[in-house]
Amino acid sequence: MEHSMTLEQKQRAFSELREVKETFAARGWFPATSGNLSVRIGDMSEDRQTFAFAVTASGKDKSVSSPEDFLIVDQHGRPLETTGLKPSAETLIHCEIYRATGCGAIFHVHTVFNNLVSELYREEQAIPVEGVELIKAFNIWEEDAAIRIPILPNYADIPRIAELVSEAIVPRVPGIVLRKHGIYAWGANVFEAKRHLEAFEFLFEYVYRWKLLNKQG
Ligand SMILES: CSC[C@@H](O)[C@@H](O)C(=O)COP(=O)(O)O
Ligand SMILES: [Zn+2]
Repeated sequence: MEHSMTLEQKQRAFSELREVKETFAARGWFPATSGNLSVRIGDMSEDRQTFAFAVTASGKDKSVSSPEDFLIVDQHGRPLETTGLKPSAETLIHCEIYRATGCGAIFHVHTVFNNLVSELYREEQAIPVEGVELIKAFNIWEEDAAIRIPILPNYADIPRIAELVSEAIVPRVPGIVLRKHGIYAWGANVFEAKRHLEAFEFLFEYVYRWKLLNKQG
């Protein structure tokens, strides 16, 4: 399968990412240049081994907009066009999530709440959430649904994290947390990935505050 894409597809991907980037930046979800975003361009090959996606350039101040914010990479995270830009240092994690899930967009943010809960539940290696309405944002409709959001170790060597991703993913839970680092949330498209990320962040704050309330009692 060739990596063919039209200018229109590329521009649409960049403009979708730009909009999400501005929205999340306004919430303070990219402190100190942290975070990265990607959206897939076109279809994947049937075996999911060939695909392309637009991703944020590494190390940029993500609260500022510039013509050099995004670039296109292939399924190995290699730039598909000649550019001086470097793809996100965590691009390999995006590659693995696309391969494992076939999703269309992936958003990664560092927040105090996702860091806190990743540490609170480090031993369980998953964050348990039960019966909270926002679980429905993941298209899980049963009453009192219980989910466990996987926590992976935050190795400095990104390929070491990437190789754990496919095993860790729980099919109905569209996110994984890296310990004391941040969350990766994904969805079929930008709209769904954003809904999922917002739900995770709500749930993390809930879990943290509930734990604290119980301790004080
Ligand atoms: C500067 S702290 C954050 C980084 O180490 C990393 O975790 C991150 O999310 C952003 O890296 P980036 O290469 O800009 O995509
Ligand atoms: Zn990160």
